[in-house]
Amino acid sequence: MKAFLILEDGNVFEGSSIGAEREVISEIVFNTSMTGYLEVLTDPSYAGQAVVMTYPLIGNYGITPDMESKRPWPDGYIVRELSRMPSNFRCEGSIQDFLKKYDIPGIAGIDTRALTKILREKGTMNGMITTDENYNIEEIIPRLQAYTTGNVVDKVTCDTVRVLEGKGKKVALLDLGAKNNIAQSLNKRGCQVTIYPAHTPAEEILAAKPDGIMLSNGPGDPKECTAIIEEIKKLYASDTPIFAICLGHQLMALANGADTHKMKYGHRGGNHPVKDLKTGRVYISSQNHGYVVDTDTLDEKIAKPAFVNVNDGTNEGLEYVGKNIFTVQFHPEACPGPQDSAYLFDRFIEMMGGIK
Ligand SMILES: NC(=O)CC[C@H](N)C(=O)O
Repeated sequence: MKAFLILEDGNVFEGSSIGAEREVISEIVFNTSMTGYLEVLTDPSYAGQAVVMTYPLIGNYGITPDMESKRPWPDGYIVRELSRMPSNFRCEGSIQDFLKKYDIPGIAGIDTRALTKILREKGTMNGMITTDENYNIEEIIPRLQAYTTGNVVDKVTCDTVRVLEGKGKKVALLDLGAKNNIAQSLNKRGCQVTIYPAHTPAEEILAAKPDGIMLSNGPGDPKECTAIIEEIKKLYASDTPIFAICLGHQLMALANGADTHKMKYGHRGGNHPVKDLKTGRVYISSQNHGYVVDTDTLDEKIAKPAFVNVNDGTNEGLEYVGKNIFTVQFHPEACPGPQDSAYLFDRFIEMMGGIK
């Protein structure tokens, strides 16, 4: 069946329908990772977005246990070519059936390189995926222009507290849409990880006397998380060691009076160079974000830039002055992606007082 991707600027791509056959409006973003399509699909940070994969062949090994959460989250999925015969000893099914099962529409067979060029030149924009051949572009464009993502953290966070047992340091992980590998990276290092729903009051987390607190990645505009930012202010004030990734990093900055803004087309891929400002060393990182902290709006007495993006000079991490708090915009848990910055989990454990 034919499908169409209609962009806010009037560009239309024709391809074939994959997944659910319903219409969807979403923010269209591109990811340049060459591997790990399943980890991308199941990363909760993509809730509220439709993802274009720039790598042209997707789904070759089908659905395997490499899931970053319990389900796929994007509103839509856009690929050049989807494998019709996935093959792998761990393969449990096809992307096609996976998208259908979770009612996610998609489109295959379009020129994803041309689409990505448009998004890079004009910036991230909204789009519609539809199978309706009689679409009315005049009627659709105002709807695309009016569309906003809204609060998506509530959609992806867990409902109940969950514990991963471990004999080492006790870490409280605030699940803003956490990828599994964050808890796993801590648990692998011996930590006992207690995962809390996003709206857990700070008092409840602190009452359990964790050795450290971890704020996870998550979807949407960080400024939508007003109530969570209020709780993070209390976590900051508690003097408990804190490590935060991506959305968590943005929320900690907002809690300390900084501002964030939306980037033109974001950073989504497995090869973004970030520079450690202390050592000058560059690490290749996995990234998935559309917003960034404005370091100019952050008081130097509160936090100092610790990492910077080598490509565009945007902030990639902060070190909080006089506190055991550091936060990064990229993904040290890197799933998919390079493992260069996994050492940051060891640094967090050191900050909590070493491994018991
Ligand atoms: N992966 C994330 O945590 C992304 C954070 C935020 N939603 C952004 O797009 O910037």
